[in-house]
Amino acid sequence: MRNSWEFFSTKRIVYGKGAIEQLDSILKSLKAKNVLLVTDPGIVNAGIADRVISLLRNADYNVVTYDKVVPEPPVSSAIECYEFAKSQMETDAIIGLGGGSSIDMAKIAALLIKYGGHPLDYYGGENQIPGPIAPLIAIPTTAGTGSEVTSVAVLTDTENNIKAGISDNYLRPEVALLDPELTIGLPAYVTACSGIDALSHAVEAYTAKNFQYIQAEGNILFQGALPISDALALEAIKLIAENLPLAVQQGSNVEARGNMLIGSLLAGMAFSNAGTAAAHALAYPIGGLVKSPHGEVTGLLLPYVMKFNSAVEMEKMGKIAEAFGVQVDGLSAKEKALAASDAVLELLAEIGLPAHLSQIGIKEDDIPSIAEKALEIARLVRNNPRVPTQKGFEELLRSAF
Ligand SMILES: NC(=O)c1ccc[n+]([C@@H]2O[C@H](COP(=O)([O-])OP(=O)(O)OC[C@H]3O[C@@H](n4cnc5c(N)ncnc54)[C@H](O)[C@@H]3O)[C@@H](O)[C@H]2O)c1
Ligand SMILES: [Fe+2]
Repeated sequence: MRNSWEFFSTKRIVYGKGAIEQLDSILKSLKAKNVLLVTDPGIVNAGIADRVISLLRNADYNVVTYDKVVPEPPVSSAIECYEFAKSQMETDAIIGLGGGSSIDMAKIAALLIKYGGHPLDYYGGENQIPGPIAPLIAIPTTAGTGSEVTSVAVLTDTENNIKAGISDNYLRPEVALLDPELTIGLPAYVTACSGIDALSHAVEAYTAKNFQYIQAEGNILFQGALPISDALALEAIKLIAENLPLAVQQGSNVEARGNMLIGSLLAGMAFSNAGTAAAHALAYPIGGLVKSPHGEVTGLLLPYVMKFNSAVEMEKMGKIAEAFGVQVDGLSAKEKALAASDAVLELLAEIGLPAHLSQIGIKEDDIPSIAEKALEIARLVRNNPRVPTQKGFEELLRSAF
C-alpha cells in the first residue's frame, strides 16, 4: 500500500426508512426554491415521482419535472433535458430521482445549467469541469450504480456506439438521500442487474492497481486501491453477497433492500476513488453493441475478469472468497483466489442472470473489436491489476462465450 493518497466524498449522506421526508429540510439547507426534478417513466409508474412532487408542492417549492429519462441515456436526451429545464425557469437545485440513468442525467443537467455547452465538451479525460455544478440531491431507487456519491456520469454515444463516461470530482452530488422503501417495487430483473453492477464496482475497486494519477493541476482521481476504498469495498462485497439473492427473491424484504442500498453506496464511494477496471472497460463497447443493461454486462464479465486477474491478486481474491462466506480452510492461496470467481458465477445463477456473452447477443466476430475498443479506455485499463493486451482481452472474452 502506498504512503500518500487522497479520498474524495459526497459531503452529506442521509439514510433511513422514510428518509425521503427529509427532502424539505435538505432543500432549505441549500436555500433552494426553484427545483428541477429529473426522473423516468418507470419511477412515475411506480408512484415514486408523485410522492416526491407532492412532498415538494406541499412545502411550496416551484417544481419542474423532466420525466423522460431512458435507461442507458443517450447524449441527445441529456441535451433535451437541459434545454427543457432552461426553457422553464432559473433552477436553484436539481433532484435526480431514480436509478443510475436518472441520477446521471441530473448530473449532466446540473453541469450544463451551471456552465452551458455540450455534454461531450466535458468528455475525454478527467477533470474537464471548471468548478462546482448546480446543487444536486441524488435519490437512488435502485441499489447498484452508487451514482448518488460518485464522480461519474455515463451517457451512450450513439454515433460511435460506445458508452461515454464523464469523470470529475465536481460531479459528486451535494447530498445523497437514501430511503430503502423507495427500492421495494424494483422488479427482480432490475434488482439483479443493478445489484451485480454494485458488486462489480466493489470487486474492481478492491483489486484496482495501486498507482497514483495526478493531473497537472494536482486534482487526483482514480488512484487505484487505497486503505479507505479497500475497507469500503470489502464490506460492500459482504453485504451484496449476503443480501442480493434475498432482494431479488423477496422484493419487499426491507432489511435486504436496505443492506443492498448501503452495499451499493459503499461500492460507489470505493470505486469513485480507486477506479474500476477490465470488467467495466470491456462492458463499455459491449454496451454500445447490445441493449443489455450495464449491470448485466459487467456482472457477466466479472467472474472471467476475476479469473484473468487471480494470479496477480491472489491474496485479495482469497479475501473476496471469504467475504462470500466460502469455506476456505485447507485451500491453497490459488484455490482460494479461484473460489472467488466461482462464487460470483454461482451468484449469477442464483439471481437468474446470464453468464455467457452468446446469451446477450454478442457474436464471436465481435470479439477483436470489443477488445480493441476496451483497450482504448486508458483510465480503466491501467487500473486492471494484470496488464491487458489485445490477445489477453480476446482470450478473456472467448472464455466468457
Ligand atoms: N454514475 C455512475 O457512477 C454509474 C456507475 C455505474 C453505472 N452507471 C450507469 O447507470 C445506468 C444504469 O442505472 P441503473 O442500473 O440504476 O438502472 P436505470 O436507472 O437504467 O433503471 C432501470 C429501470 O428500472 C426502473 N426503476 C428504477 N427504480 C425503480 C423502482 N424503485 N421501482 C420500479 N422501477 C424502477 C427505471 O424506471 C428503469 O426503467 C447505466 O447508464 C450505467 O452506465 C452510472
Ligand atoms: Fe458499473
